[in-house]
Amino acid sequence: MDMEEMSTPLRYFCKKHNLESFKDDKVKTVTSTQQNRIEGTIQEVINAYRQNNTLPQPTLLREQHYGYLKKGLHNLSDAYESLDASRPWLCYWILHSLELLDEPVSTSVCSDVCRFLARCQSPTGGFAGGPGQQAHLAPTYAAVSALCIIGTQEAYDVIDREKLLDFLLSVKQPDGSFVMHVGGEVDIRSAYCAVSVASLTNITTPKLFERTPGWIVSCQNWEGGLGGVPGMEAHGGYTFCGTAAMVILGEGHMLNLKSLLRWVAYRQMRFEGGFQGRCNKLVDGCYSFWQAGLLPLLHLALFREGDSTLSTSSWMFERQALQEYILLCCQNPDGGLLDKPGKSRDFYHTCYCLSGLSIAQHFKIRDVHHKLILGKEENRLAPTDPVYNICPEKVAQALEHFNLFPVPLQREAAANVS
Ligand SMILES: CC(C)=CCC/C(C)=C/CC/C(C)=C/COP(=O)(O)OP(=O)(O)O
Ligand SMILES: [Zn+2]
Repeated sequence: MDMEEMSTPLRYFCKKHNLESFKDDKVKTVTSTQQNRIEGTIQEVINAYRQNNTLPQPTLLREQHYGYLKKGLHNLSDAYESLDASRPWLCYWILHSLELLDEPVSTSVCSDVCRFLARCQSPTGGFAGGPGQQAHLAPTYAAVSALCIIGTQEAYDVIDREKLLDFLLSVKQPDGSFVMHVGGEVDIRSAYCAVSVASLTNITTPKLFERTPGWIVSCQNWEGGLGGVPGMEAHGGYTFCGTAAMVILGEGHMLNLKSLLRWVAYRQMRFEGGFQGRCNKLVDGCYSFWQAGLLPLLHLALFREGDSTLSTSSWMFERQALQEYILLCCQNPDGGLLDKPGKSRDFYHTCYCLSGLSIAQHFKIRDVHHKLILGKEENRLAPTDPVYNICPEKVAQALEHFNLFPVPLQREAAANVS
């Protein structure tokens, strides 16, 4: 491996494993033998960096990511008629990636996104994956988050908060859990989506989250992490959702925080530096947020509990090793980020690799900011709020805005909630 190859590790992977360029976004089928070899190469590249300190520091390909995201945002506005069921998610993934990169979005594009999301709002409250579809908690979370990132009066005005509360009450279950949509399945993602949007828009009522903390606690299993429903295998995505919801509800202490900490600490891969989603599975860039993002949440929960023994001066994960994995192994040289070498770029992985990189760079505890930027200062991203995964100023602005206008509580009395 020479200096040229080291400066663009992904090109080196392609060459070594005879994979075509990552330029096109075609999904590649990688055999398990090839995958094993790729795993070996990840270790080879990272070890070369760790052992040879004359090599250039890894660089965040800012301009390339910006180009990829900008194209995505414009394609989105050209294709608003599409029936794709994840369009509010695309808005959120792209807008959040851009705010992390500190890239402004024009007023006209912001307005286009607001008008499009307004069309995804259901007449019965909440947002659907596309215009005319059924309201669902996941696109509701994505749409509300995207609108809070935009943060204009036009964006806030899109959200019909009274109807949103009706929708949340309609998916609430007697045991405290939530179904994803009317007639749909229960899982812990729905609890997080509901808690996140209700708290951001200030529509939380005493009954809305009654028994929810107890139900979330029942998803924590013997491993220490949380599963999608009680009794299921612990997984980073679900563990993030449950823990973030508990922190928002002020009930983080109800979880077994020490076993949770132990579980997540062991999910950081010893050689790759990135995280796996669950025991015995492969590293994946998106867990840079779902798993590493748990550490700031644990700090928040422990701090509230007054436990100063665990809440010391470190994030309790290897912040530098995670940055090495993201910058060396997850960047497409033509922009966008990915799961691992051998996979294609996409907006989901771009958003969560960048969010994880931001978490690894910024460590704020009790107003003290410990910054650790691998490589040049230009690699620095904006900090993200670990609970909402939106930049903190936008969270503060939304809370301030919606706190000025409380939604009447009598709507809850009218709804049939047990
Ligand atoms: C807010 C919100 C809706 C959050 C979503 C959270 C999230 C990422 C959940 C993941 C669910 C899951 C079991 C993935 C496993 O996929 P896999 O088997 O392909 O991956 P693995 O091998 O890495 O486990
Ligand atoms: Zn992933």
